[in-house]
Amino acid sequence: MLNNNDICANDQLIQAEVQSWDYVLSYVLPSCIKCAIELGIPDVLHKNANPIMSLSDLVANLPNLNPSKASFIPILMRILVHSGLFNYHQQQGDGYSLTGVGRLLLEDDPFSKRSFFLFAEHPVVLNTTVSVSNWLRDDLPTAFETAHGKSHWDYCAEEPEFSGFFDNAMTSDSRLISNLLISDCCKGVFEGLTSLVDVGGGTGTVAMAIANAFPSLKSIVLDLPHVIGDRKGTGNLEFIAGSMFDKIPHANAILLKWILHNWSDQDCVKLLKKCKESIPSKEKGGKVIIIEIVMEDNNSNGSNLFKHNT
Ligand SMILES: C[S@@+](CC[C@H](N)C(=O)[O-])C[C@H]1O[C@@H](n2cnc3c(N)ncnc32)[C@H](O)[C@@H]1O
Ligand SMILES: COc1ccc(-c2oc3cc(O)cc(O)c3c(=O)c2O)cc1
Repeated sequence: MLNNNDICANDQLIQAEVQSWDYVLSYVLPSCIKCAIELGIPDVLHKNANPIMSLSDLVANLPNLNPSKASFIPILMRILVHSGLFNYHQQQGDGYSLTGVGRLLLEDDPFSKRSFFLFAEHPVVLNTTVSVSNWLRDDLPTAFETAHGKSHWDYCAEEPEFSGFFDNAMTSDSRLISNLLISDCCKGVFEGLTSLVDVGGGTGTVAMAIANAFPSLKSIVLDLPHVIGDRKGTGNLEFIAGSMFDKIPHANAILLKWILHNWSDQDCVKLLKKCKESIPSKEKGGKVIIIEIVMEDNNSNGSNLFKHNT
């Protein structure tokens, strides 16, 4: 007969067993999201005349689904419904619709996260994440170098396909943040400035939004040559190819969005010193604007672990 201690131990074991299956199978959801995006499921649901689309209509409208695989779509949909990306409408005879978060997988949604999902599931990124234990055993500076033999930035310079995935992911977030930066809540940060360099500004989404919102402010994007490519500025927007560790153009202000977290503390100090050399003193209006992921202090409950700070 089981005593109370056995029952407690059993409960703990069952809980641990359930939790461990969650971990083992946690790779399934991102793969299913990638699969749904690549099959065009969110866009097909969105373009349907009726917000609820039947399973048969969905299957019939997927542009590149092999008909021999149609019977697997309900399984895929079941996982994605369970995860909150799609709604399931049983009364309407197996119908599906997009949820709020499902809309973020659409190609044309202004706040789309689609390219971030595709980047995060790119084989080059997956190979990096599975190399972390090797990286901890070798003497290379990043897991990316352990997996691919060169730095992320050198790899991007040589592999335009992967670089495109990376730049698109960054651009998708920049669209969201740009709207916020020029809104009433943040625009005061830029008022009175006559020039700004978006250091590591990627394809220029943020700098372009700032240039449009503040016509008397000159907005400069500094990024590596393979990112700048043959981009040409217009009016108060300029693109400059170069390394931020070599030279940062002079301006009133510098923007660093999602730059510092990519570098070691020593590199960040080097970069921040370069920034200081390129702007006037604080008293004369010089500023460095940092948009970055910050971690709560250890005393918090962790519910807000990652958040944007401007
Ligand atoms: C994480 S991304 C952020 C891009 C952009 N600021 C954003 O938030 O969307 C980092 C950017 O830094 C650029 N970068 C990396 N090394 C650089 C260097 N030495 N000089 C200038 N830009 C660099 C990358 O090409 C990339 O565009
Ligand atoms: C807000 O959360 C994030 C922002 C940016 C990044 C990120 O992720 C990667 C992933 C890679 O495999 C290579 C990279 O170089 C990067 C970044 O540079 C980067 O900023 C992650 C989370």
